[in-house]
Amino acid sequence: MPRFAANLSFLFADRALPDRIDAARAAGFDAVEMLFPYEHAPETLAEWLKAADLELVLFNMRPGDWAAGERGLASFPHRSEEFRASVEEALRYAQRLGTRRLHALAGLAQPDDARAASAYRDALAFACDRAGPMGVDVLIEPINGRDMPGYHLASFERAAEIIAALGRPNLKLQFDVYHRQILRGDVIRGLEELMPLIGHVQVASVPGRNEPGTGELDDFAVFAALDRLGYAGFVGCEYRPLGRTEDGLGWMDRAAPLSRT
Ligand SMILES: O=C(O)C(=O)[C@@H](O)CO
Ligand SMILES: [Mg+2]
Repeated sequence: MPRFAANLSFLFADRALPDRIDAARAAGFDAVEMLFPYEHAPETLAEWLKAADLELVLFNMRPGDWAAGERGLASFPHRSEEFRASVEEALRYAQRLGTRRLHALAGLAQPDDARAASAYRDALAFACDRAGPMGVDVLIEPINGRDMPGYHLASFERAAEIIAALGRPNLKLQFDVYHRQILRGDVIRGLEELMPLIGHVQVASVPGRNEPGTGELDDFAVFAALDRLGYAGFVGCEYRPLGRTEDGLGWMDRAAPLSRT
């Protein structure tokens, strides 16, 4: 079964970050991911993670003003300096924390806006060229318009086209099963077709975005497909627990009965 990473922006969210880290380890995770690490110095985060023997496998570059509704910078031609600074900052964190995957949020711009599309490609090329020599992948994630109305990258086909067009080996697809099911369905066929492009997978039930196994999809069949396809990366648990996180982790025993100690 795949290796699961607890998303610390979603799971154990009723406590402070150091306690979330400890809770993830106590729950049997070896790896974690988060949306944004920037409230804490990378040295502090590194200490907390080391003490819990956890790997931070993914986080996002700064998205602009998240609280004000911004959802990324990469598709705004007039904010390319800010985007580039966010790449450098994320790489500093990644180097200190040993993180090999960074998600670049596209921002809220119409998918058919040609200037936004061109800025997005330029931004991704810059990020990949900076990250490549450091052994870091840059990820792009199609996000459904119900959760994020107006998001620039809302199509798996378009993500695949961008990855092909840019020709950067470290530009990869973040395949979030939840967004895929809402945007497109056909999840297992999507994994089969897109596997060579996939750098990270995330999971949550549909439509509630809760624990795997609580929605319309057979998430366990999806995990089995990842195994069958030889997926060697992580599956981020990016879901909103229905109750206390610990009380809802029974799905992990069903998914990977031998992996929790
Ligand atoms: O919303 C998601 O899905 C994510 O993976 C986030 O990183 C986007 O902010
Ligand atoms: Mg996601």
